[in-house]
Amino acid sequence: MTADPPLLLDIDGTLTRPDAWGIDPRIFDPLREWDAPVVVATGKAFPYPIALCHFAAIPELVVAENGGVVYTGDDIFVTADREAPRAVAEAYRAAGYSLGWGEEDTVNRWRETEIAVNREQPLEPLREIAAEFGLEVIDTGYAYHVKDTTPNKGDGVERIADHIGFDLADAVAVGDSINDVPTFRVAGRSFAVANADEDAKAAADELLEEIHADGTLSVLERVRTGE
Ligand SMILES: O=C(O)COP(=O)(O)O
Ligand SMILES: [Mg+2]
Repeated sequence: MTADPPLLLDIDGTLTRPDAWGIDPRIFDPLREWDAPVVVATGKAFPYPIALCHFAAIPELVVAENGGVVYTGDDIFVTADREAPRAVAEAYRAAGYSLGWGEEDTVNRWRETEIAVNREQPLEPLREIAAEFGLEVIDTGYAYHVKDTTPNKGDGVERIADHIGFDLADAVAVGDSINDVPTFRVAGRSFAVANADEDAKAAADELLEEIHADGTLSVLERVRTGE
């Protein structure tokens, strides 16, 4: 029997229900009982993973905004500038488009570095405008993210591992999309759920047969018993 490995977990597509939106409640107990650090690394704004950790009753070790915001449990790092993505959002709106989240836009309200755009909005003009500002657009399958090219989830988990003092070579990552590729690169062992996009599938060490949280739960079973 080996010790539990540190976990690097994505949210959307990875901790979610196979048949609907939202977190699969079966993940809460195994995560709370996990005997090693659990890092939540997401493209969502900072309050979302913090709330997830809070209500799961696990320490807040968080990479948010695809690496734009990192919380080691002691210090918060904001690793990219918010001005350029905001300027892209303004220019996109000025060109007659919308971010697609409604008037109050809780998706972007607390974002500190990137801007997220609803995938029902046109991608090409967004890419063009982002490029004019030197930014990239990544498609996670859940949103388009307008971001600085530098930060990524992998750098964020490295910062947390350094601070906590665990070895990423021992860590196990699970994810579903292109924004998880940098996490897969730094993790000792990486798994793509069966619903993963082509980038995540290509980057992962192993491809799971199960989708969403079913995949993650199967990984927890496997790595917990040291298989
Ligand atoms: O915010 C998104 O688009 C996807 O979020 P995730 O990184 O937790 O899957
Ligand atoms: Mg995801």
